[in-house]
Amino acid sequence: MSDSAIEVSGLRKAFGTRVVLDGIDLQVPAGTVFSLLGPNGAGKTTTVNILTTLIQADGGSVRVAGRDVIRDAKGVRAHIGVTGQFAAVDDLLTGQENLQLMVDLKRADSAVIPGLLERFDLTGAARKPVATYSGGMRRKLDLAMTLVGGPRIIFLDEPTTGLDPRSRRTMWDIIRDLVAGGVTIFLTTQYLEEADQLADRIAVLDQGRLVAQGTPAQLKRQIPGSHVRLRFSAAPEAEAAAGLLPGATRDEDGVTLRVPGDGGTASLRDLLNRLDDHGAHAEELSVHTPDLDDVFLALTGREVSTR
Ligand SMILES: Nc1ncnc2c1ncn2[C@@H]1O[C@H](COP(=O)(O)OP(=O)(O)OP(=O)(O)O)[C@@H](O)[C@H]1O
Repeated sequence: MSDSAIEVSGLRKAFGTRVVLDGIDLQVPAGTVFSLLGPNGAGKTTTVNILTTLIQADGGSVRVAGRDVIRDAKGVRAHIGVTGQFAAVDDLLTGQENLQLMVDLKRADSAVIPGLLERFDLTGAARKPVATYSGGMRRKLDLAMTLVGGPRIIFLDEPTTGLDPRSRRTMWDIIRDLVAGGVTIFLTTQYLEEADQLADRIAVLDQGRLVAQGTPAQLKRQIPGSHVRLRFSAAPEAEAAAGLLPGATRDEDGVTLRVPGDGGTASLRDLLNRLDDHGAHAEELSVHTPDLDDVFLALTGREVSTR
């Protein structure tokens, strides 16, 4: 496999007259987590469906695991795992039987089952019907089933939607473990915190186009709201420093300055040099960046959905 686990260029898809993807380019390096964010209906699931060979694009090229999704759909399928928004487990079967079904389907070795049950903390519930499982247990079983056959690229479409915070954190730990083992994760989520926690890179999809791409930190720096806070020992020092720093405003306490900036190292160095040049010394410095909710709102003009 090349260094890119997923390479997409000029991807287009319309349903009738509705253009859902209008020229998408993205690259996911192997062994990283890529998160696709977007408002409801932005086209996230459509993208996942194309990348996982479930539906065909109208234009553009998509390579997954070094293979073209149209010319070698079978080859792509052999290298990927997919966990959808709705757990694909069979309620009437036990956890163990569900896993066995997947082992048979993928012609894998049943010997992997105990290890998977153990890893997902499902050993105790293995012989109980899935109908008795909690939402978190079902998701874990679903992901365990996805891992049968050892896929190197895993698509997780909103894997923690509807889970309680504890189960969500368990899922995050499992995802981090997978990545530590070299697996590539393509994640769609409606939880910005989830993308912030897990993703190496994030892309924001809106009205068929990617409106931003970058690391979580880069995205946060792109929008207004980033600032540096400087605390001085006394009000006169703060006032003197405010005169040196364009746009600086003083907090009510009189000793803290808020200086707008992009939060990057270059502007920070510039700020510190200015203070140094005038012999001004701050007692404390902190960099504040907006969170991903702010980014999402600024880029798409919409609040994050909370279905
Ligand atoms: N098979 C289809 N036929 C017609 N329209 C479709 C079809 N599948 C999706 N769409 C439309 O394409 C748009 C994108 O849908 P998609 O499910 O990809 O969005 P999404 O970003 O995954 O949204 P959500 O967060 O709600 O799952 C929506 O307007 C949807 O109604």
